[in-house]
Amino acid sequence: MSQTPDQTPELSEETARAAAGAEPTAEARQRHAELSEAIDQARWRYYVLDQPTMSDAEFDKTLRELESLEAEFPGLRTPDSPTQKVGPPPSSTFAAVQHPQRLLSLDNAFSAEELDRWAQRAIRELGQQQIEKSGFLCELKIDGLAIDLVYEGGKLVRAATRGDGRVGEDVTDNVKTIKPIPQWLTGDDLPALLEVRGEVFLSVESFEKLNESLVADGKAPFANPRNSAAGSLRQKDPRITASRNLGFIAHGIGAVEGFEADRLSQVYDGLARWGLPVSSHTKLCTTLDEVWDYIGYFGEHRHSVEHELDGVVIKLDQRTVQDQLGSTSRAPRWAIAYKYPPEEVNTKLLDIKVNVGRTGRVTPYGEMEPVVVAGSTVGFATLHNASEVKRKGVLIGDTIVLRKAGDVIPEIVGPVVELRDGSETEFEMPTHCPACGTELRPEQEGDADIRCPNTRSCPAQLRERLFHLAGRSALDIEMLGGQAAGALLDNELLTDEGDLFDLDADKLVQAELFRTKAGNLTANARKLLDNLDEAKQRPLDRFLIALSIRHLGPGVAPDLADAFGDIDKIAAADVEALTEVEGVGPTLAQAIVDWFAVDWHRDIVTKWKAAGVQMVAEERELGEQTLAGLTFVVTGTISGYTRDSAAEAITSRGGKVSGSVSKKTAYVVVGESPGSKYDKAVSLKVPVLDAEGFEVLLNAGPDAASEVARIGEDA
Ligand SMILES: NC(=O)c1ccc[n+]([C@@H]2O[C@H](COP(=O)([O-])OP(=O)(O)OC[C@H]3O[C@@H](n4cnc5c(N)ncnc54)[C@H](O)[C@@H]3O)[C@@H](O)[C@H]2O)c1
Ligand SMILES: [Zn+2]
Repeated sequence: MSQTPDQTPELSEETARAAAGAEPTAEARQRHAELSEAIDQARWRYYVLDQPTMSDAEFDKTLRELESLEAEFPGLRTPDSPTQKVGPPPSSTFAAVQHPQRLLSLDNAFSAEELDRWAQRAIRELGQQQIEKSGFLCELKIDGLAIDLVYEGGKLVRAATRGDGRVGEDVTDNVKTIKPIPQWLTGDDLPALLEVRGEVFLSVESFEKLNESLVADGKAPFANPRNSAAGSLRQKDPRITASRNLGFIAHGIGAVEGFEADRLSQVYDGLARWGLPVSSHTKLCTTLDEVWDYIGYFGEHRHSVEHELDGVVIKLDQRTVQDQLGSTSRAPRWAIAYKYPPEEVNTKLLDIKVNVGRTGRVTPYGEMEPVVVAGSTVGFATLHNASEVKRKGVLIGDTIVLRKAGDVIPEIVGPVVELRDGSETEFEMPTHCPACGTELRPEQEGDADIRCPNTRSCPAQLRERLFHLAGRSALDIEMLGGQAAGALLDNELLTDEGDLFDLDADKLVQAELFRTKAGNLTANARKLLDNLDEAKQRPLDRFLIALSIRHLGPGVAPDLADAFGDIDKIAAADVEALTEVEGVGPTLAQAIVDWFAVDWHRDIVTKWKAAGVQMVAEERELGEQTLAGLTFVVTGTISGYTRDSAAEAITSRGGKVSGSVSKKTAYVVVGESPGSKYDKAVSLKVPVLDAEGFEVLLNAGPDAASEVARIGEDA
């Protein structure tokens, strides 16, 4: 039942060769001492103080270097080397307890080759068949701290941290406050003794809340959810632990009496039966290909899991196989942790600067020493606003923890307070706009954001608006990029975007960017003028987006354009009329009204019109099937249509034409002079359409059916 760790370290071929001779050089000894010292230090800070100063990636790299040094010079691999240890001895804050059975760490695989090497070694030792019969139990590697629970006769009698693997810290009182950990197991087949191993963790959400309140109380925030879980558990006062919303998942057992199971997966079934939380994400795989699928899947869905995870643990499921493979002094040979690329790294916060956005919002952002995180190089991260900077507690010059979770934008998590040397300085939000010098202020009292109120001519805002206006979803002006916008502003060719369509060759040639050496327009400048000409023809919805009206985006612009038809009607509409359009709420409606209430905004529209811009709604492209499911009776003639052309307009849109009116299906199109079918329709209360109604219907697009229903209500 038990796996006894032996003391034989795994020897690679290289190591074996090295073992044959090589005395460690003085240089190697020196490096070994440095690395060992660094690792011991890091482990102390990480496991005992819960305040690491190294990132996990750095730590792993350092440990790797030490391992390969020892592979080259096995004489350096003494029993007290950090490579042979699981962690530091327990701190004096808690009573020391001996674990019934040793707790081990896990070996890591950082690449496909390393994982494959692990599997091949097991296959070599026990044979393909036996490994396949065992299967690979794939689990998520929960990013928390290891805990050892001892149940006697179903009662929780002791809980301890991992410590150095043999002796841990007694945290029973604290663990008793963790809700998901049962103090009593339930069931009629409870083992006399059960040592449960598992992970205590904090969800990302709880972690963020906790850090927020720590900073608010003037305390140092935790670097990541793992450290915050450890810090929350390892409290002198269990009441603090109780307040931290810690989670728990079991992922193994140690000593046990009165329970037998052939497979680890069956052990988990037992634990679950007795009321211990086990992971719902565990999967038994037969082949390495399946293991890879599992790794790939959770690599992508890493952030939809209830806890943080830093990899996948692959375990051989059959317990006899586990016993046969045994363990090294540090880790079992029957399991391996495949690590995902780190999403958290440490870097230096060089400066905090501010950016002035399209709506004048002034946003601080961190400028950092560029680092690779989650596969891309990151040098900047937004800090949102001044109170966010305070909340995170970062100072300029700090070493900070930078996090980039998948596709999510990079985020500064917090400072590594221990690494401060006193030279760090506090960020001060500027009082005046860095772009135009205007005094900054919140738009409304109590807003967290402050803005540059010089909306019209602040070059930073104007530049952002030009960017936005030239974008694909707005006017799609390809040649109006950052450089061109800069040149237009620097040469004062625009007071605001109202002058955009008045740009011509004479104006552009004044800017160096648009001028050849011979003093002619460059090809790009000519293209810009062509772009502008084309842009004049864009439909109203695209212009609505281009105006930078707050809350007005591509989602609602087409509906607004359709409902009003041209820009003047929108400018004249009040909140009530605007909110009648689907998707337009009171906030957007008010923003539209406010926008048109500003003189220079209205001037933009006037100037654009004078330059030949139309700003009318696009003719709807009618889908083939818009009238599908509807039946029509055509009677008389409708102005602009003959019976035949009206029937054709209906059938070409998927509608049916019928000879008789019936209450259920017929929708009637009438001419100027009511006839018998018209009377019948009226008596049956079937919708009746006149020439105008017919047009509306044909142009109703996908909403034809509801349009008819609406007319039907009137009839
Ligand atoms: N930043 C630092 O200064 C620093 C210092 C020390 C350690 N560390 C980090 O801590 C980790 C090393 O610590 P470690 O020795 O605990 O090794 P580990 O975290 O790589 O793996 C072993 C641990 O994984 C945990 N685990 C989570 N899910 C599991 C599952 N499903 N099955 C089995 N075990 C599971 C167990 O608690 C086990 O003890 C590395 O990520 C390292 O970077 C960082
Ligand atoms: Zn400004």
